[in-house]
Amino acid sequence: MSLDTHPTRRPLPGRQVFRPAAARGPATTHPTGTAPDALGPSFPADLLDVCRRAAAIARREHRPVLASCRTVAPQPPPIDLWSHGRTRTERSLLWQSAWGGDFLVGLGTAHDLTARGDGRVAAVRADWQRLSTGPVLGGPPAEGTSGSGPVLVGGFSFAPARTPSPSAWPDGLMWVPALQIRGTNSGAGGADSAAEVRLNAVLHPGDDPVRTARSLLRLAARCLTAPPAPHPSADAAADSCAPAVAALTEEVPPAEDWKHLVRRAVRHIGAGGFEKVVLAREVRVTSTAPFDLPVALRRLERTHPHATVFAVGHGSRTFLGATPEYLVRLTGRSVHTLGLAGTAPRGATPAQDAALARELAASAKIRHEHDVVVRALRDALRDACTAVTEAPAPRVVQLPHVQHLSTAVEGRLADESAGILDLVERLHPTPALGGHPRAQSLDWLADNEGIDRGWYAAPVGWTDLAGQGEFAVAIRSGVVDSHTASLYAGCGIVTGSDPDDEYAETCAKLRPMLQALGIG
Ligand SMILES: C=C(O[C@H]1C=CC=C(C(=O)O)[C@@H]1O)C(=O)O
Repeated sequence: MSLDTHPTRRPLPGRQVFRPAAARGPATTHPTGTAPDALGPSFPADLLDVCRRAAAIARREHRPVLASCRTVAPQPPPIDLWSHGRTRTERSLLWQSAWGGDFLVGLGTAHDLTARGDGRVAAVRADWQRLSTGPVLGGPPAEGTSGSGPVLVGGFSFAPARTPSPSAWPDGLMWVPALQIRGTNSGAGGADSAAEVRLNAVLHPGDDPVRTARSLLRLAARCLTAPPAPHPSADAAADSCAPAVAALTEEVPPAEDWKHLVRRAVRHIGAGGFEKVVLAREVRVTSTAPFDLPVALRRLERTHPHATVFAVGHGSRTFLGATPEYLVRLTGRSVHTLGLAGTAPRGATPAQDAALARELAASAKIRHEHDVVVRALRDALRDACTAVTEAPAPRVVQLPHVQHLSTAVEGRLADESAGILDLVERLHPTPALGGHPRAQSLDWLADNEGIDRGWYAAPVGWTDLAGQGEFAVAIRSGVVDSHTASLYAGCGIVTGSDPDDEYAETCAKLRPMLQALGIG
């Protein structure tokens, strides 16, 4: 057994006052609109040129054309950037990747790709293939390839809605952010770090490129000009894990009912219905004050430095979390997936902690729960990849409240024309979130679980023009809407699962989000 943590994200910079413009001067009026100076003097003209070229192609070829203009500018920490921008746009994404410290902030939308039903990933993939063909790019060229052009961001629901409702999270929603900022959390301390800034648009036949460029510059001015200095208590609030709000919580289903469901799942396994199912529950929280999302995200970032911290703002609601699990990452042709399943609590002392880790690695029941996932990943990759390999034995990964068994499974994508969305379609949901066999366990969940998972336990991430990207499994997460929040956690049920233990495990998995929201 090896004891390990997740790959290390580079150290995070401290809190800083937002000063987006390199020149630190007031916004300047350009022929095409008002642009923050930080984007550089030639940016408005470059943007207009890109939009004009795209509009000409759209007219000539009678198709929508993706246009993207790039620059590099100093930017504040991603959570500050997202927090400021999200209140000025209908749609936003914050993505702080667990790998290498890269971040992505997407604000506003240039184009939505939506899809419903079982074929939702395939439908979005086909639309992205069409849209990302023949883009018009401008500004100084980027170094490297992964994510260096305009990206498509968003996610999918765990399962297609049985009865579509306007309040449900969409089955599939990915979009090209109108304003896209990518960079690395460099640990540069007080200084803003340079990030790639892109303004993206999709021009249709007949669109006026001047209007498009102007409205993009207005968006950049709204989102990149300095917000009021953060309240001095913001840092202290993020540092403290003390409960900050009074809140009422409701368990869905109630605790005893959920434990009863665990018993039923175990009986169903005994009767040969399936081998494993991952049963989730929801905790609804109503607070006396609106939840402070920037503080919640800073807490998650500090308490979970090795997780992917994400937030998707959609209208008045935000889906956020800090997930230790990724579904798939594609870099060049290298495919990385992760089997994360099997859980033990953390110990109160180092000795107890180590004993729990040893028990976790030695438990036949947990090993079975874990191996089902690794087997499914391996089988799914074998159909799409060459050189499929997996770690010889699971590692124990330690998080603040729980420890997990973790096995990386990797391969080389065989089909040159395939991209990460092909892999998302193949892999989701793994038995770490659904069950095994897939169809039987998902049917049982749809009939019995009794909650709408929305985007919990589902793929959330991004892809670029080359089809590379990252998709996390959105666990340790919840949806916040002003004073209310719905938080989710689940656990794998196999032969021998004990309802009280499983319930306690979900409580531990809910703690990061509860603490982030200041509930305890
Ligand atoms: C379904 C969740 O966790 C999954 C990931 C790691 C370990 C798990 C487990 O041991 O049951 C679950 O498969 C969740 O956190 O809501």
